[in-house]
Amino acid sequence: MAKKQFKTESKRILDLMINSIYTHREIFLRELISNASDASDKLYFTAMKEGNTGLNREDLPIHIGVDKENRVLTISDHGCGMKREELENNLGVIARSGTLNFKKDNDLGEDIDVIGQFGVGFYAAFMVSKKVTVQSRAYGSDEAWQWQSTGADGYTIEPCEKAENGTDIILEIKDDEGEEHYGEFLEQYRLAAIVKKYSDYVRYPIQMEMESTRMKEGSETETETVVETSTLNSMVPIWRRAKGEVTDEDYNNFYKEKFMDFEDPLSVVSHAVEGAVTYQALLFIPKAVPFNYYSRDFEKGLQLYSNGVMIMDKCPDLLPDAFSFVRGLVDSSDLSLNISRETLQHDRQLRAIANNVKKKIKSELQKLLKNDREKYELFFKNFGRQLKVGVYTNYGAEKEFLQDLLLFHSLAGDKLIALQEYVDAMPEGQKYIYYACGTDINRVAQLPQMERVRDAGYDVLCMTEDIDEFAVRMMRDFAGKEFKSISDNDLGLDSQEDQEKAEQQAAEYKALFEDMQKALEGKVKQVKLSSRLKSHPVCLSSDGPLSLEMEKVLNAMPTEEKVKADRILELNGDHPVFETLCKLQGKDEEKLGQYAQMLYDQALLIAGMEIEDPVAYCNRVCQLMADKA
Ligand SMILES: Nc1ncnc2c1ncn2[C@@H]1O[C@H](COP(=O)(O)OP(=O)(O)OP(=O)(O)O)[C@@H](O)[C@H]1O
Repeated sequence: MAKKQFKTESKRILDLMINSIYTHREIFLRELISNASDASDKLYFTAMKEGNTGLNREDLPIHIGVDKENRVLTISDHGCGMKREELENNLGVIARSGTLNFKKDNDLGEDIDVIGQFGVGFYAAFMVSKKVTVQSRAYGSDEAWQWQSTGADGYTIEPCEKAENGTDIILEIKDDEGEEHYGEFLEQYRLAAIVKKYSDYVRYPIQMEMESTRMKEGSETETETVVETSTLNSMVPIWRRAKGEVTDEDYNNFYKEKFMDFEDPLSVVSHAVEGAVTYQALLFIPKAVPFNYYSRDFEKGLQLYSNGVMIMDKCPDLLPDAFSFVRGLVDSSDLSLNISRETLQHDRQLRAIANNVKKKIKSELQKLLKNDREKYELFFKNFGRQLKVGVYTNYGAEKEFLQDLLLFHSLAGDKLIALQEYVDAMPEGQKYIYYACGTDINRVAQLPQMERVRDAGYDVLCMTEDIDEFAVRMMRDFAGKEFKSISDNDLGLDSQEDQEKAEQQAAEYKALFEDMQKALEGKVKQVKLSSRLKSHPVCLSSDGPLSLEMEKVLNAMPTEEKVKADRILELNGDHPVFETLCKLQGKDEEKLGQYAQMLYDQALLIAGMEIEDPVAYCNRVCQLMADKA
């Protein structure tokens, strides 16, 4: 029989199909099952139109047959089938979709959602097959036709025998060659897994004969191998079931199975939108941090379905980075899919969905914050860092959106509080939101700089994560109140009178400060009298945009260039040590220099920073002890 050539540019397209469009070979099965499902939908639709309402979807199973020995895989359906000219037109012309035409010609209604639209999916079969045979009998016809092709060199069409309407797609699987192991597509468990992955929600039962071993009846030792037809897909997606029908346990089980978590999720958000863009979303906030969450391997994203067929396992565009911990899926028939269905055209619909999803997650988190504080704190302990990173990145583009979700440790209340709660509790006259940074709460609480702010009756937010101060600086203010570090040069607590007094004292002790500064050349920018110390003799503060904490964080990064904050050594004028310094000034320059060094090192230690020369510091202390004894 004469071979017919594929029409038009089909040869080149076929070559492209086989070699370049898909990155995952396994999707050939998804494409063939989608076609079988479309064909079954068409039959179902036609039967209903003809008044045959007794037909059920269960009556139209899609069957996968495996003949391992002969390397043949068969996908059969009981759908509408194809007449001779349909075989010719639909399979002989690449990029012609009979399904799309069917959709255009018929008003399919809500219950029928066909998948095909490009007219290329079928050819994915050639990625894994040496030869493809299609035997089809159209619904209502009494003749059957066979289409056969080995790929780009064309196809044949001839009559064949087929008892019932529907289509068999018979694939002769390619031979294994070196690394290319096509035989995997003849393994029942592999095939079952592929069906589960991509076609779990196809609305017709997908069946296959599965072998299993069990105890022989009447025997306690002998086993037997049995072959049973099993349905591989669950058919009805949980997110399409009426909300009232699904229990919390159903959601929890679905989450654990689908996203491979041992624990129930912390929160479940299910929502459906109809309108300009129609979709369903089912989102989960995990209870525990995934083991690779804070590593480079972690990929964020939601699963994306189009009409029950999985298109992407992790669509990153559906989730902002700040919410990358969310697992779940979006199902929509409104998306512009790319031809391989592996990617999407970045379109308005997708952006609109992503935007809604983002708002939905935020409102769920706000609900938890308000109504279930314990749960929210657990969430924040695990993923709060990600929210802070979100505030900081992209030049703070998302800070307004995220800032009400942040929690910090309140020194006054000794618990986590939200920024709004801090602001609500501010006494009259407090201008700033005060914060202090350090490695742990206890250390922060004992910072000498703390005393004056606490005496004024103001609460201080203790920040112990490296990202904290960066996020705070990015926010700058909250509810109109500026953030202020307790180590900031100016705490904003001094009255006019205090300032005048400070200026007076600065003039009075000018010579002392100059001498000390000389001894600390290159280390501190300024030595001055402090207005924030009560019981401690010294502390360090910083001037300029870089704080000491930020210096620590930045210098801990593996970069060559190190940064240095402008340090100010502050002295407590009421402390006996200050008196000693005054006495030494002008009399024993050498000793004053030593003491200046010691005080600077002490201030560094209190700030949780390394001192340059610990041995020298120890020697100075020992010297002092020896002198005193
Ligand atoms: N099992 C089948 N039963 C009946 N018709 C089929 C079957 N498989 C394919 N067809 C017909 O062949 C056409 C081409 O199939 P193909 O998979 O290449 O494209 P499609 O499904 O229309 O679109 P897409 O590329 O988006 O999957 C289909 O539109 C359909 O008319």
